[in-house]
Amino acid sequence: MIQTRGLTKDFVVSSTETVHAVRGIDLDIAPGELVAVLGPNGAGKSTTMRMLTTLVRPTSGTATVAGVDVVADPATVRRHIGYVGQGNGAGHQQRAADELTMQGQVYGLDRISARRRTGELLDALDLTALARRKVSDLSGGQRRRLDVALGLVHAPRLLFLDEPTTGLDPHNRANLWEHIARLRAEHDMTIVLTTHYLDEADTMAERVVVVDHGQVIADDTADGLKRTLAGDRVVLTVAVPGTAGQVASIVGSLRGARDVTVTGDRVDARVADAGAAVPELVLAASATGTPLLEALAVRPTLDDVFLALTGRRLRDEGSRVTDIPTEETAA
Ligand SMILES: Nc1ncnc2c1ncn2[C@@H]1O[C@H](COP(=O)(O)OP(=O)(O)OP(=O)(O)O)[C@@H](O)[C@H]1O
Repeated sequence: MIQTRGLTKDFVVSSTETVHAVRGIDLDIAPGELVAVLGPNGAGKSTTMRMLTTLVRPTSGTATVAGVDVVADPATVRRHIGYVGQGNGAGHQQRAADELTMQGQVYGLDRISARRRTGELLDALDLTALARRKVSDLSGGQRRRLDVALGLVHAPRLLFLDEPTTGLDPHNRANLWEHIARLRAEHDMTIVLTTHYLDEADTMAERVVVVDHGQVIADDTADGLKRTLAGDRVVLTVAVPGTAGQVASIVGSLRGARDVTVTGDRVDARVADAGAAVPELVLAASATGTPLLEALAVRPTLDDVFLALTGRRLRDEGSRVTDIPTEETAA
């Protein structure tokens, strides 16, 4: 559905400054996939999406979308895709239904078909009761749903969503996701989205493409990324002060354990399977007279994956990134 080779975009800002926003991205996305593009501010996510949606012309490299070259035939590409950008596309004084009908006509539907499509989309995105409302009177979540509806007017096979849920509260985020998931299941759409929300990429996307400094630095399922790049950890607190060194040796003898560190009464280590390691360590520590006060199995997050890849935390990069609680299980 999407194929890029060496896709590159340089923005010449001044005679002395060129921003290398996207540096040679190779990407293959199959029909029906739901792919999240994740990365810090300025990584090149939006620029990549804007090239794929024909809004920005690549400096070099190639991209085909739905089998069509984005540079050679942008008009045909646009007929196949829906694009929901970061900003709010809808006109403020228009009524929600009129905005959708107008958009349908822009895409070549006659008035009757455009009205029918408007009805379907209002229904699909739970906006029917708000059809006569002015766009400026809609709440943030309702406007974002209208944005998605606008992107779907011409029944595209491929939908691009640039930060669809940014700025929405958790309830509205969940609600928008429900709608997107249903639309996708019903119409077998391919969806590519950018997001700052690590938990969203983790739970919603089947595939996560991590972008940093204009390049793809990892591309796998969320679980695959965690397994290969971050891995489980155990965090143990000793019950008897001064016994952390002994506990560290017990942890060190566990098969697959590495990066064992001691900080005060705490021992932290990477292990193959934290869920299995915790009870084993609790028993071993107590059998050797160095019982544990607490033993935590810590599953990695996508933030840990990003840290492993770049040495930087993704969640520190911008205020829009949510604080993701680590999945921890106390023993
Ligand atoms: N029109 C432009 N002119 C000059 N520089 C640009 C332009 N558009 C983007 N850039 C620069 O290109 C780089 C990549 O920007 P881009 O918007 O693609 O990043 P992003 O990953 O989408 O970031 P964010 O998560 O903040 O939206 C940034 O350094 C940005 O400042």
